[in-house]
Amino acid sequence: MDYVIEMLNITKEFPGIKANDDITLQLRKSEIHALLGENGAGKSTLMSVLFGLYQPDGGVIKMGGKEVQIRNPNDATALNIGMVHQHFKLVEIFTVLENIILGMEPTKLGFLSTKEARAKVCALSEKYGLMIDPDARIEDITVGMQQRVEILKMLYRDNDILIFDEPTAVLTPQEIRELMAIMKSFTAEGKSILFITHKLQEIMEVADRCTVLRKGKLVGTVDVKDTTKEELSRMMVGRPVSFTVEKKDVSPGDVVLEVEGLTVPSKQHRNNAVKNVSFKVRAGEIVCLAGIDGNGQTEFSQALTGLEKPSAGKIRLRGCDITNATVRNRSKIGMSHIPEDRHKHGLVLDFTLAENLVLQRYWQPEFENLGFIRKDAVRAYADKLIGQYDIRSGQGGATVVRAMSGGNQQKAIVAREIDKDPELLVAIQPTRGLDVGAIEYIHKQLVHQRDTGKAVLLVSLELDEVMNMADRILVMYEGEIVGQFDPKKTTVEELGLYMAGARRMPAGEGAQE
Ligand SMILES: Nc1ncnc2c1ncn2[C@@H]1O[C@H](COP(=O)(O)OP(=O)(O)OP(=O)(O)O)[C@@H](O)[C@H]1O
Repeated sequence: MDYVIEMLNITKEFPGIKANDDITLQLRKSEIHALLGENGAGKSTLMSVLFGLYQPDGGVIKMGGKEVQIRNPNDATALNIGMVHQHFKLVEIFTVLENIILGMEPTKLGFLSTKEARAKVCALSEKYGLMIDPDARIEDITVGMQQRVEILKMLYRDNDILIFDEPTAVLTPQEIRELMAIMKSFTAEGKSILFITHKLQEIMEVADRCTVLRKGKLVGTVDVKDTTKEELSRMMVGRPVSFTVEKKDVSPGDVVLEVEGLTVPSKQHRNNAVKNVSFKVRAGEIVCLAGIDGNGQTEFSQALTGLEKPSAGKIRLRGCDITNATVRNRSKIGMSHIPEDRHKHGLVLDFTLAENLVLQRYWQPEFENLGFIRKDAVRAYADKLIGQYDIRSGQGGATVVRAMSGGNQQKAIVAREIDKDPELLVAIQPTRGLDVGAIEYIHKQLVHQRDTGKAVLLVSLELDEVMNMADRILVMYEGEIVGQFDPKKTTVEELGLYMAGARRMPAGEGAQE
């Protein structure tokens, strides 16, 4: 069998952890090869070795049967290997075109000459239906579009081995469908794809083969047509995983969160991003805010959690007006927040894991003595959460969070916010980037919160998650609540109509408890 690239017996160690331990992965021409594994299993590390970001401690890489050295991403580019990273590498204040040509700017007589580059970018965009505007600034375009810029960067460099590191984690369902079609059109043209994902459904839909890693080791490579979701998750986690959430009937108690007429201005345009939104969340229920990305959920969540100022309306937590309260005061009164952007709002990346786990409580007597932090208490507390939530990293609580895998960073935030024992848990996309085993655990934790009388507001783009978790669903469209549903009495199709704005509840009929 001819392979376009072979990674043979690759080993890569970081302090305290063998991230890749004797892994062999062979990529066939024109295949989509999925790479699956728990959070921290070593997928990103392996792909970073292939792209020249890390040097392996052992093993070889072969192309067309011959050993090659990939010392840096330039070597990778010269071998026509391209990568779309989990966290994009774009310059926000540059335009799309400037980002694409960055590092290989075409010049004539020493002057930048973008005419041909522009023509090539536009032709590629057109050919693959990417629909990008070369003159738009990165900071002004959606995450989905930013990803397309990353894809165009690879195409512009004529890459034919394409690495996608969790490309669908940040996309809407519609964008995911489009990306799958784009990936298929690439392989139809002879390109080969390595595709990291946690979503087994995506693997079943587009991948030809799948390699599974567990704790840095190779479990095996299977033909997707001969396997099932259940088998893949068992290979990955080492035990069967349940995809449905068991919950008792809901019995809501007192109102915990009350939002009244909340209006939040938009940063992008002159309209308000959130318009006169009112609803309540009671103790013992999970309310899901569903909607297509970009319909005001982000702005709403930021106003609710104190990251943005609303221009009108009130927010009450257990009857206490917190509309203008600081983030710390909201936390003290009983709000926990799992934020949408884990790097910007969830973690201090250069602090250790233990420090991040006490970010909301280091001033409490348990962790503080005469103005000094009680490091032993912080360590003991961190060890407890690390064990309980299975947060994996090289050096336990002493690991700098920046060096942790994306999924384990997410687990750290979830652990911190849930363990605070809040009255209200605001969870924005809490399972983004998590493996199926971790998702199962987090879902159980959210249900447990609800069963112990906490109010949970879950903002999610994943309809399966919404249908599984919610006791009540609110649909947000263009900054308004346009529908309220009992998940047992609705369907994904009906929700879709409201999410797309094709239907809405009569004006004046706000979301009720
Ligand atoms: N630069 C680094 N320094 C130290 N440790 C690292 C570094 N990069 C990764 N690691 C460790 O190596 C292990 C594998 O991480 P990696 O990011 O490859 O996992 P992953 O399978 O991609 O996980 P996820 O699904 O969560 O993204 C993790 O335990 C991580 O903490």
